[in-house]
Amino acid sequence: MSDPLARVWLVTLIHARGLVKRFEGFTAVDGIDVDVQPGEAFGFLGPNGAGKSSTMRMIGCVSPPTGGELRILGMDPVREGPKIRARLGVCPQLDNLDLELTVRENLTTYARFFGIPRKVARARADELLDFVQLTERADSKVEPLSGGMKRRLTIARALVNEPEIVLLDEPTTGLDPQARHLVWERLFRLKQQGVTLVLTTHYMDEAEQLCDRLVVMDAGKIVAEGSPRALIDRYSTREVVELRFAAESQEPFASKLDGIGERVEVLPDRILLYVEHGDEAVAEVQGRALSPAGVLVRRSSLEDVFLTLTGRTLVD
Ligand SMILES: Nc1ncnc2c1ncn2[C@@H]1O[C@H](COP(=O)(O)OP(=O)(O)OP(=O)(O)O)[C@@H](O)[C@H]1O
Repeated sequence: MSDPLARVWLVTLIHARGLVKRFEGFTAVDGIDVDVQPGEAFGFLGPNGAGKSSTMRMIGCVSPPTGGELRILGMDPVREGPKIRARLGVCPQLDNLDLELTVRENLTTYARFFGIPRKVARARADELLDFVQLTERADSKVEPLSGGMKRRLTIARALVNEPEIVLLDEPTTGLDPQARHLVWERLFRLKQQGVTLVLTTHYMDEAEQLCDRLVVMDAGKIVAEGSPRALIDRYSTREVVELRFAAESQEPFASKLDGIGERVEVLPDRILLYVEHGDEAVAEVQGRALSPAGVLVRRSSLEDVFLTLTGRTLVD
């Protein structure tokens, strides 16, 4: 190969340096660096408007970068978009299934775009329907399916071309807890099969469940990067005590908690105490004759990481 860096890019499936996306003067993605390795489940975690979808659309070769460098599977998404797309699976934020077609036809028709022969497409569709547990609905139309079923069908469709990388934009937004768990379980299986997953989410539990490594995004920038565990260890304490006081404002109680734990965070409806040992902290609170209406001791999560880094919660 003539390009000396091509070998590095072939190992690194997605390589971005100083990647920028601007819309008429507004910078949605503001110079981010990302490397995704084969077999990883990699996440972009951030609130609405952080720039996650804009980044995904650049990786999916449907939106050209405004600046910086981007290589997907060692190729340039602007010049080699079709070649890259043939090796990607894309599950967009909103299901865009064909309502005119049956569940199975949604897969077989999509397979034709990739030039997959009819017989192979049919066999693959049946395999994928089995994988996403929709075999019984194969001949039904799409419209009566539940939200979770539609999402699973969209995931199956993204797998029709046996992609090396699957891009999932907010894979479980809008689903109920049971449907979310089923999607997570299927994605976990894909990961076990060695498929590289790249997903966006504003759910910290989704990021913790699925991602080996993630970047935390806020206002177009990456504010932290690492495994969920490493991020929590670095930016938060072992435990968090949540206190709810029966009052219009939590603020007056915060000063009475001075010195307990490493940090106090006041939210509109509760106070968070960042501590190593929750039970000891609760005893200290009680020792100060404070009687909160609600007390919860829990482990730190990525939500706490986000709060520490930005002063805001992930989901308002
Ligand atoms: N085509 C566009 N034209 C103008 N502004 C845009 C366009 N697409 C996105 N934006 C803006 O860019 C910012 C980032 O949007 P983006 O959709 O990437 O965020 P996100 O993190 O994916 O959030 P969400 O979860 O809401 O999709 C937002 O302020 C959005 O309004």
